[in-house]
Amino acid sequence: MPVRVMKLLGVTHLVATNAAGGLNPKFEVGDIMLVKDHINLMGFAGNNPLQGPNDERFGPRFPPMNEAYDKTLIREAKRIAKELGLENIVHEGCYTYLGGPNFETVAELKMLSMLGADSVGMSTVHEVITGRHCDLTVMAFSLITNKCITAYDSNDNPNHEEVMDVGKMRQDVLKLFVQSIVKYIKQTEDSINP
Ligand SMILES: O=P(O)(O)O[C@@H]1C[C@H](O)[C@@H](CO)O1
Ligand SMILES: Nc1nc2[nH]cnc2c(=O)[nH]1
Repeated sequence: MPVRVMKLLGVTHLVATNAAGGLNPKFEVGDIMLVKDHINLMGFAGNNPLQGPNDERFGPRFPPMNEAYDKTLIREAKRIAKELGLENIVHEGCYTYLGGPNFETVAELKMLSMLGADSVGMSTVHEVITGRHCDLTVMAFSLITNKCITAYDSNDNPNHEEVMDVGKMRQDVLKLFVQSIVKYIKQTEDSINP
């Protein structure tokens, strides 16, 4: 619903962010993952934000989702990351989510890894689907706040405090990153519609 309100207010771009567990073993805590695709696991279970009668004022009944994440914005976000000296912590990958609020079991994470997910969270996909349905240009990124635990002999536990702490630790960098992306979008829009 907020996404559609944004659309009605004239918003053209959606930059979605989330805190997520890093499933890709190359990701470190504090890294940023630009989302290039998602797996709508909740959609597999029949939970989709576009369920119910379609409101044609917003978009078509059967919208494509193969190009949900704007390639130009991903490319520019990488360029910006380089300019800001963040290239070593910025990656690209596939996001998936479960409904939460519990963190995942080891078996669930092993399955998600086999499916091709690089980060796991509890949000974003519904907003992205709703945004693409009403033709917003979308980008998203995950802040990797913890490493997903895929071994039974690990003594670590994911916890919300760690998620919040890593978010705070990275807040200045993330603010700068988002500001730079928004600045790029504004400049591009201004050059199209002076
Ligand atoms: O950014 P989101 O809201 O997806 O963050 C995830 C989901 C929970 O709010 C939190 C759990 O620690 O991380
Ligand atoms: N589902 C899920 N959400 C998260 N948010 C931050 N870390 C995680 C995680 O490991 N799993």
